[in-house]
Amino acid sequence: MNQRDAQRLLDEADLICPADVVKSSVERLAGEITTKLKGEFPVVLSVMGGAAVFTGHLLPLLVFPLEFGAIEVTRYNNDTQGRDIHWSLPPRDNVRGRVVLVVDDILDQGITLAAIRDKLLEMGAKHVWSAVFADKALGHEKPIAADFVGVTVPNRYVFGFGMDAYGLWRNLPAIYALKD
Ligand SMILES: O=P(O)(O)OC[C@H]1O[C@H](OP(=O)(O)OP(=O)(O)O)[C@H](O)[C@@H]1O
Ligand SMILES: Nc1nc2[nH]cnc2c(=O)[nH]1
Repeated sequence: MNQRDAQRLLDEADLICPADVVKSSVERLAGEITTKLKGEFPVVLSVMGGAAVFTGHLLPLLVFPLEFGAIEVTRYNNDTQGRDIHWSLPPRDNVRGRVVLVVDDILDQGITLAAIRDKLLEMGAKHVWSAVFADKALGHEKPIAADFVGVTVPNRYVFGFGMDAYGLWRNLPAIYALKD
């Protein structure tokens, strides 16, 4: 996609969550996570690459001992349709016997987060918590619910604050939905 088409994508999109709401939601989430996990010395795993921006804002607000790492699993591969799970950076053995907090940008069908939870439990994690910035309102049950949720977004393809539209616009401070 060229620069003009990328700009048009944003110009035609609908604003779903402005930047000030994104910021206050991250702060609220940090408070909720701190209340639950401050005494647990958790392993915090950020799901690359969508969660990079959310994690970068969240982590400095978690002022308690934790061990940080990244995992990489993709299902959408810069497309708007999810396919099979592909692990490019699986969890390390340091999760065995530990409380783990998985940080991801969005819970959509829940297939990615459920697969991450199952893998961590299989690897011996003591408890798996999850924080997602956006929870998409699908109108039906998902295979997993997140323990900490920033905002609920409508059942549309959203982007910004780490989430991509065809690989672009992860850098936006607000969340938008692609034109239908
Ligand atoms: O609930 P699901 O329907 O499984 O979708 C959610 C997943 O989709 C996105 O990842 P994606 O595969 O797009 O990779 P990315 O993080 O590189 O954007 C997002 O980061 C979640 O991990
Ligand atoms: N960027 C982005 N990634 C997703 N992964 C699953 N759903 C979405 C979505 O709505 N937007």
